[in-house]
Amino acid sequence: MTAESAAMPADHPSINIGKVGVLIVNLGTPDGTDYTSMRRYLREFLSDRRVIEWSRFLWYPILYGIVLNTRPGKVGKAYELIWNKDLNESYLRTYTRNQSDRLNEALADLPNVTVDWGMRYGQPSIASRVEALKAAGCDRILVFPLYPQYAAATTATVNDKAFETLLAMRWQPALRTVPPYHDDPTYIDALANSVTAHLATLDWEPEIILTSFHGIPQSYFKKGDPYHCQCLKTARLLRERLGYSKEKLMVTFQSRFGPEEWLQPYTDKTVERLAKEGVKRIAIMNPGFVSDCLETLEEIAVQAEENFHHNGGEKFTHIPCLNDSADGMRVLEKVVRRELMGWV
Ligand SMILES: C=CC1=C(C)c2cc3[nH]c(cc4nc(cc5[nH]c(cc1n2)c(C)c5CCC(=O)O)C(CCC(=O)O)=C4C)c(C)c3C=C
Ligand SMILES: [Fe+2]
Ligand SMILES: [Fe+2]
Repeated sequence: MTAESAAMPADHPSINIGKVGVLIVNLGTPDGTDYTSMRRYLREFLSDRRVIEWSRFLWYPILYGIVLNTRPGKVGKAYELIWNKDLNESYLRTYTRNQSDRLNEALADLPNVTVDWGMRYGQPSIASRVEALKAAGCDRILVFPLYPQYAAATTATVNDKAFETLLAMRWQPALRTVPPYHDDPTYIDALANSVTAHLATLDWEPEIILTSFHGIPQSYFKKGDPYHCQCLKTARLLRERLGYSKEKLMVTFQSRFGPEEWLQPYTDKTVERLAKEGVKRIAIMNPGFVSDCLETLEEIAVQAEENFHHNGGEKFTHIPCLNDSADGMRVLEKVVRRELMGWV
């Protein structure tokens, strides 16, 4: 009970204030690999105007007529390959929850601060977590979209959803959002350490390392999305930090969706080209993904490896994302402490 509530008349609405919430948010994940769970997840995801910017008039017939009939089965099978069977959930969910728990421990010196986690699509929803933090007495909430590089399709849609939740509240918490941290030295150091540590476990040296970022359509870039520039800057800083040449550490973009042209060079085409040109040993890392997920564990660690071997490559390795590693947690903690300044 707060000092204010102690002095309140009995019929006064209860007041619970004075805490600060940190809500880390990742993209989302289906509840299961079955058709119904996959369809529900993809329907929410692909109905988001920040993700598919086409007119609804054109997009909905395609979404409901084709995509939601064919894709749930196909993508469900891919999820099955990378499902965390111990916990019956995707690794993206496992890592995000672990990150939240570990961040809570790391911020134990700030007793007024509570860390929670949510997903933009699927569960736990952003709305449910913002409401829970508010109910727990958080009158200030820091929303942290877990994307080092800003894209409207990822960062902005998380922020939109958080602010949308406030629309229904009489007494709104103050909301802050975390800016991109694509050039933060702690992040670059963590990436560099992950490369060095991973390569030290191998008895071979890659000729080339690809930094593979999730793509976006070219048209989004032309409309002013800073994502492409931020990816290139992350890669440049990492290259400088490792002392590699442009030929040794390349940038590519993966996970194309739909018929439009996306950011290039494409990861799959590059892997194929390198193998055909006689490159025998490559490593791929995904600096834009805070946690391993379908796009890293299946598209890269399974499909890209197959593609490389099929075209004549010999040695392939996937460098894991920072996940809930000590270095990865140091990055999240550093960003959160900086953005909480003035509130704690
Ligand atoms: C036009 C469609 C898409 C855009 C734009 C897009 C941008 C984008 N996505 C991520 C991160 C992730 N995407 C993930 C899966 C995924 N992405 C799309 C489509 C677009 N993404 C789809 C349809 C899917 C689902 C899988 C599939 O059907 O192929 C994931 C993985 C989620 C998981 O549960 O593992 C992540 C993470 C970024 C960073 C980004 C733009 C910068
Ligand atoms: Fe995506
Ligand atoms: Fe640029």
